[in-house]
Amino acid sequence: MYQQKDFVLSVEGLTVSFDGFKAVNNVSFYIEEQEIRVIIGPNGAGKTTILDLICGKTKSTEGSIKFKGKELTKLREHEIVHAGVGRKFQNPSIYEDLTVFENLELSYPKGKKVWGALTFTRDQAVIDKVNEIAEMIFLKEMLQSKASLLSHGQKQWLEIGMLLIQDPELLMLDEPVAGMSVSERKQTAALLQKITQDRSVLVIEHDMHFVEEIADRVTVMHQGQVLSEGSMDHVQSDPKVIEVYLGH
Ligand SMILES: Nc1ncnc2c1ncn2[C@@H]1O[C@H](COP(=O)(O)OP(=O)(O)OP(=O)(O)O)[C@@H](O)[C@H]1O
Repeated sequence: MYQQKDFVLSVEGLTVSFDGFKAVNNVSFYIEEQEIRVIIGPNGAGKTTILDLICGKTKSTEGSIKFKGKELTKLREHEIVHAGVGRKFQNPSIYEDLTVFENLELSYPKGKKVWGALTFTRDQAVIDKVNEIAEMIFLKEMLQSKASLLSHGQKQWLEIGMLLIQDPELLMLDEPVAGMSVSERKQTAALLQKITQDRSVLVIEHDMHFVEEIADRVTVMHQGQVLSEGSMDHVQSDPKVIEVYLGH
């Protein structure tokens, strides 16, 4: 049986109604440490709404979202970020006129800065962290370049880096490889494998090759509900999933 303490995220009976329409309807799923979970499903299945509910952008009608045992449904967005949940939206929200270094530096968590006589130590800690993250997101050589000069894929990585520098334990990404080249997709898969060495990732994705490459487990949504869940092989051979994807 599932034991709550084993899970980074436990979503149970989650429901949200918009004027009586249940966009998410009694959804439960559980994410483990170091897991890459991918949510797939047709348009309008409720995938984005689930991420909105977890990050507090949308308030649930019913159900529970526990992150490391802490109930999130009553918290505000910034409190959820502070608890350790980072979310990347589809469109990058980087500062185009600033350099890669400055974008990462700006995202360094303010609460962790040490003021006063320790300014030098603080600055060095920030610089070290920015370098470490830049290396991870393949932008070490671009640190002094304006973000506007980056490719679409590099901008996506920079935004992932801006989340990573805040050290979230759960990172949520909405279609991270949309618009990326084949080689950028490969690098993104490697990046996700690397970052889940000490955190969990929840991804919404339509690109099935990418899903196959990265997913530990897949949750298939349909009309606000979980249709199927398990390994990619399991859900791909599930007759319910085949029916929904291949039509009638
Ligand atoms: N704030 C809202 N008010 C009313 N309806 C909403 C709201 N947010 C989402 N919906 C509806 O809920 C349903 C689920 O939307 P959602 O964006 O979660 O689907 P999705 O699976 O992410 O789809 P896509 O793959 O197209 O992004 C849709 O019918 C959408 O119109």
